[in-house]
Amino acid sequence: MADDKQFYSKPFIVLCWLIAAVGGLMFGYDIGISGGVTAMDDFLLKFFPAVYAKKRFAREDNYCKFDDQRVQLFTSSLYLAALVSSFFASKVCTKYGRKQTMLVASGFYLIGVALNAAANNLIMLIVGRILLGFGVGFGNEAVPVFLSEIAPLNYRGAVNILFQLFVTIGILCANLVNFFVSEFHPWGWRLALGLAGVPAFMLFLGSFVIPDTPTSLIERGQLQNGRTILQKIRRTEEIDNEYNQIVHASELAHQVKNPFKKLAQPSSRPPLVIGMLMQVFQQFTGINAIMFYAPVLFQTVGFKNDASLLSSVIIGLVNVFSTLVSIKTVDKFGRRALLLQACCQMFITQAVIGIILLTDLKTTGSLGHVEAIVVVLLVCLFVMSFAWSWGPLGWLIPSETFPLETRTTGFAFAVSSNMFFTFVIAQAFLSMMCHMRATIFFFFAAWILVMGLFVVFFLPETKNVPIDDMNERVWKQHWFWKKYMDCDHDENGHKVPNQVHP
Ligand SMILES: OC[C@H]1O[C@](O)(CO)[C@@H](O)[C@@H]1O
Repeated sequence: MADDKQFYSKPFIVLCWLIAAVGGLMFGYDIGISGGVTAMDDFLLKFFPAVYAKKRFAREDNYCKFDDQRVQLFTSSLYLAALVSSFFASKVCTKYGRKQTMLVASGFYLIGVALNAAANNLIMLIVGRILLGFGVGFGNEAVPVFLSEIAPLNYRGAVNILFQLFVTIGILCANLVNFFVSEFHPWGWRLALGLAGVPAFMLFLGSFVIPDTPTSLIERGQLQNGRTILQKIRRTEEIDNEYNQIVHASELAHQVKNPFKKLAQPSSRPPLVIGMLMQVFQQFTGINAIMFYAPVLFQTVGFKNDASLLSSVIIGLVNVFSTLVSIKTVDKFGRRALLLQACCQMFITQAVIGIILLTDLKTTGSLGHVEAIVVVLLVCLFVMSFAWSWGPLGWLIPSETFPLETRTTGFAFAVSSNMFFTFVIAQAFLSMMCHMRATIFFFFAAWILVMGLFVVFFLPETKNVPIDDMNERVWKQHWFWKKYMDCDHDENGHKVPNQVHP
């Protein structure tokens, strides 16, 4: 029996998961903070005086109060930056490892936060936000892959979902901060933006403490080191099976010189299409219309400033606790069951919110007390179902379906799809609400129907399937995806086995 001291202790292993998941906290905080900050008068007065004036005097049109492209640019510039940087991040992640990629992310975060908190003009504000976006691009690429690779096989799903759990905690912290600092005039918004420095610094320090994943070490030729870390994190010397699997996967990965080419081959289509669509659909649930603009949304339907911030804190709490449900259930009920149940709940809630706003706001111009409470309750029910389904599984499924040779590059496509559509919704939502009015909720409901059908017909169950067996056990058995397997070709059009693409 080996000396126990040579292994990492259990608390240290859990600490490593949590340190990595702080990347999610940063992302969530950035998501949650912008809606509250753009609802603060001091902030609007300093950077967007015209919008401030519109907000004060244009009471007659509830839907269009905050429709201003520049305010939306503040929120959405981060996502464009993240979109572009995730491809650079995938290269860094393969070449220098997951740990170094997280360190780079924390560096971007720290500089971005400093610029934002000290901003004296719009340029500083937007440049800071773009740097935060680079941080998100690097962090969101490295963290889910790190968690999936470092987690023991039997609770990989739960460990991976720590990322999304921390996203939701970040959003909640941001909502709480917004609620309290809105009283501090005129610099409350600086505090709100500056407090993002806390998780950024935690990630920075943590990046020195955690080991890299055995997969990444082995892939980068550090076989002995990879083996030792594997023994330490599994707390046993009997790791030969897993070690050999990783070495085999890494040999296959080395045969692939150009992961983009490999991704263009038919056999990569199932994970690529599914990985990207999971993220696209996640955004088309309308979740970020709620998350970014919850305070604005509640003001729009007639809540006072404090009440609307408080309602978003409640939504934040629902989001966190419902994500815990998915950690408990994802490996028991499976991915499909969670996604389909949520589609039903989300469809009904979006549609009913649309009906209430359509009928009530049209006749009275603002919501009655009871209707307003019902809307908040419906929003909570909507967020609840999102949080145990499309939220975490949007990250989990892409992280478990790509083979090692295309993992970081394929995952970058998934991350950037998320960022692109987060950007689109952030940029377009206020204008859409202004033009489509309450019908926007029917727009999202229609998408939810489409994604439900997609799950029924095209999403195979991946619960309890080892990553390296996806091709055999999932794709080759699926009525639709099987036709893409075993028909890869080289540059001369000759058929090649689907693993090898020099
Ligand atoms: O919890 C909600 C949040 O989760 C995400 O979907 C990321 O998975 C964000 O886009 C959203 O704001």
